Amino acid sequence: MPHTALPATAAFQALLSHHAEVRDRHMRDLFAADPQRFDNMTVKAAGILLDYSKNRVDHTTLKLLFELARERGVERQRAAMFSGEKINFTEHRAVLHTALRAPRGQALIVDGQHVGEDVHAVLDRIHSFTERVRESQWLGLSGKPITDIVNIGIGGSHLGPQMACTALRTFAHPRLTMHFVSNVDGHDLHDVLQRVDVETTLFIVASKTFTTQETMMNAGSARDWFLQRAAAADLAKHFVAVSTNTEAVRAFGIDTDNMFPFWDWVGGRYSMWSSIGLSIALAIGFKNFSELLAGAHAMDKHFCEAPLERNMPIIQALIGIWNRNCFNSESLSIAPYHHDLRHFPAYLQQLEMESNGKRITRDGSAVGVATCPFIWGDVGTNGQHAFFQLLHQGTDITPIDFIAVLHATHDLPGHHAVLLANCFAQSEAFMRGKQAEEVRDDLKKLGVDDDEINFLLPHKTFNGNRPSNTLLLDALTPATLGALIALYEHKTFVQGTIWGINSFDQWGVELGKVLAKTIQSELAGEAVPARHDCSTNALIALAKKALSDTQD
Ligand SMILES: O=P(O)(O)OC[C@H]1O[C@H](O)[C@H](O)[C@@H](O)[C@@H]1O
Repeated sequence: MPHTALPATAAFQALLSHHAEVRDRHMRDLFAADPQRFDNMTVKAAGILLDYSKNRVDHTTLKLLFELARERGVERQRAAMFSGEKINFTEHRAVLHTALRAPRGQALIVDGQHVGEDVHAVLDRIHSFTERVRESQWLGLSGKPITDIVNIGIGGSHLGPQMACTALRTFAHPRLTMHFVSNVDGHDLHDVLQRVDVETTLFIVASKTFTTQETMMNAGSARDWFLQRAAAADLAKHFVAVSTNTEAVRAFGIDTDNMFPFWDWVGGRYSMWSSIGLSIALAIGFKNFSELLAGAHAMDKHFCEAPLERNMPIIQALIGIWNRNCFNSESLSIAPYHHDLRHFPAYLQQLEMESNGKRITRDGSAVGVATCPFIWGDVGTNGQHAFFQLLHQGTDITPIDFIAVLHATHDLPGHHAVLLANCFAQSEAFMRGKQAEEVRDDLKKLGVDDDEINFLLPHKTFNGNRPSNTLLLDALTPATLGALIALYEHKTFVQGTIWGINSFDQWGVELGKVLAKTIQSELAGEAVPARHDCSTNALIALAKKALSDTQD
């Protein structure tokens, strides 16, 4: 069936016409006109409240956005994803990360395999292994309990585990220190190896393919480091693998009894719910890991069952489409006001940008509109003192997702109220701005003379009308974190569906990998090859010299 590009649809055209009419309205006026705007533009699900009232939308905008979702077949695609249809159409794969967090007993057969049974069989293995490590029954080479866990993986085999272990550190086992090595830059692994003891360290080699250059190099160096200090027979006590590639795990020298499998219908950036989450289950315990899965499942249920008009991932996705495709916002800033969520923006970068950084639709034609915005950000309040100036008064309008947590887990007096005050003040300031008259009044009260006031006025005026969402969690727990991540997964899926792209492949990552292999062999060889452009040739020559000087 030929695919209709977004610009050719009636719903998108209607949205553009509406945008032309309302684009200059100020949110201050929208708030003034509707005292119930907060009640009308909030939705709650799975322990999360989304306040989307500080966006440049009204009821007509929302109505048109919901029509767009319907016309683009979001409900049909959602059913296709959950039922295991091969919606990853370039790789001919099902997309079933939601099955990883479904309760036991779910009947779902894909390619003759009973997916639910497979998932729970692996979860049972993760359960017993993590208990043994945590209860000091799994011992290292000299009979001591494990104290340090090193997760070696990159991309989806790194970002989710690291983000979740950091976010849930207050639930972590006190004896276990988690380390994450991802970069092929030897400084990363070297730093960790200096801090761990061979007798009490467990390495998890996490790679869906078990061929990723960075991970295999780091895993090989970690194994060499281990074998310089211990016997080969001890390797099985200290190295486990998480992968879909049994042969490669065996070839690496890891006992396949110590391998935790998953399946090709789990995309790398959607894999923290699978055995890629082994490090999370080790850190926080299987019960908490199960709550993380249950929180994600609660969001899945909401996504499947709530009407579009009350459906949090769909609303969040549509607001994003409005900002991206009507207001041309090129980026989305993520501002978690919780220090333990500091890796969340990086996690979302892979989730959204690798999923929706695409320009070709299902039938091979150009998408015709802008797709995924750049995702970036940092924790509040730190970002306020770094890049918020640009967000307030720069020439681009960047929507922001504020993420705040009502209850803190520390008992330092005062801090949490100040943190939340800053979060709410920022979204208020982005919405309201500060008008020239308010600036003038303030300066007058300070006794500033009229000439100086007129000089300062344009600099101190904020137009405001800058959109943001606020996501409020009651507390940062395994369940709410699970729901938050699933929310963004589904938001990403809905946007991909509206754009008509495949959110589940990542061909764009390949070219750099292939070229790196060529240059790697040139760096190792004798002559400097002259077949690149002059810049690349010269850089290779400089690196070759430096590398040979280091070896001398
Ligand atoms: O888990 P692995 O097979 O080692 O893959 C790690 C990463 O590799 C590539 O960069 C892919 O684009 C990512 O989606 C993936 O998460």
